[in-house]
Amino acid sequence: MNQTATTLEGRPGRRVAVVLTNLGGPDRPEAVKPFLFNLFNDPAIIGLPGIVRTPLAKLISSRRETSAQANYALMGGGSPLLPETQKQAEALSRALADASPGDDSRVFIAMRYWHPLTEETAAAVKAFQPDQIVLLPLYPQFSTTTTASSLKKWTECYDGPGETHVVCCYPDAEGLIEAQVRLIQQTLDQAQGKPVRVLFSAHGIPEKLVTAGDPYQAQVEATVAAVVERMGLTDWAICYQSRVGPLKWLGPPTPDAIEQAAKDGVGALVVPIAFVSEHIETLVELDMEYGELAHKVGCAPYLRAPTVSADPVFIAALADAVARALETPGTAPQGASQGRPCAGLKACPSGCSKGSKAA
Ligand SMILES: C=CC1=C(C)c2cc3[nH]c(cc4nc(cc5[nH]c(cc1n2)c(C)c5CCC(=O)O)C(CCC(=O)O)=C4C)c(C)c3C=C
Ligand SMILES: [Fe+2]
Ligand SMILES: [Fe+2]
Repeated sequence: MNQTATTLEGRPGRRVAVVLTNLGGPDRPEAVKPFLFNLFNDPAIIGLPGIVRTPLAKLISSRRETSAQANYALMGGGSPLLPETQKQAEALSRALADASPGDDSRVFIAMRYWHPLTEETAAAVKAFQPDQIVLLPLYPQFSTTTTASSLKKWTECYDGPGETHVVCCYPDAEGLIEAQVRLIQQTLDQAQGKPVRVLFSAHGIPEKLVTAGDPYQAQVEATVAAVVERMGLTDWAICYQSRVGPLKWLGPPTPDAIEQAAKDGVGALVVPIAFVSEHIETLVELDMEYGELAHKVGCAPYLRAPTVSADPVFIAALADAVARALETPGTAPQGASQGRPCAGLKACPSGCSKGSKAA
């Protein structure tokens, strides 16, 4: 163990690597196609054997390149996901230093489909020589398509030292809910008393994954239930955005929910309930595409709550998840594949680990 200082509690300080996992996004127009290829070549996204999946991923990434580039051009040519994640990493780093000044904690970012890619981050973490590693997904709700995919990639890439702890998910973490409630309330105030339906919009996934045990939908519902209860909301609905491909996805689709609100004579306040930072799915899809749709169908006012981003209360919840994860036994170095995906959770919703085979 590479001991650092002694903590206030008198235990030896630890070298802690906290690895924030996220999806990643292209940083420039030329990066769009390879980013899309990496995404569609992931067996967690397209569950076909490599011999079929890889040529398919090449085809889909070529076909989607131009339209995706046009969407990224609306945000200046690239995704803001990395700068947003860096802000969260810096805020978390400060929160961890405040909470455990005797530890040498460092926050790393491992992206799944674009730089800094997991393999690059695994090398940086190995160079840090941690004695504790906490894998912390920036996805409050667990899905095989996101968290499990990132954890599997980490396990394949990391061959350094450190006892590994995994935070699988935090769908009803106190700080997440508190920050969401405050941001929704502030946005609601902009409606100036006009009737609005709160539409909780989550990124969709294919329905067959849920049938196979992916706990994502149940966890999205758990987050929404906690917010609804806290706010005492009466007019609200859950919907799913960003459908890709021919399979049946979770529904109803967010555009249908916006049209329904218009038919019912109410406006909409869209809450990106499964995203914790701003990126193409919030800034382009929710604000621009669905904003235009709302205008066309007469859904007014059309409002969108900001994501929790680096909100101090949310960051405190992440710091708390790290502390809890460190309190529970981890797995031996290079043994993340044996890790219990629910370690570090205050309350693991039932069924949470069902879909975590890869974690
Ligand atoms: C809760 C988070 C996410 C889930 C679940 C998820 C599943 C999922 N995504 C695709 C396909 C695409 N996703 C894209 C962008 C994207 N997806 C997420 C999050 C989740 N994805 C984020 C944060 C982003 C934004 C990254 C950015 O660059 O800003 C894209 C690329 C953009 C586009 O063309 O829409 C694709 C494609 C699938 C197929 C899937 C589940 C099977
Ligand atoms: Fe996605
Ligand atoms: Fe869990």
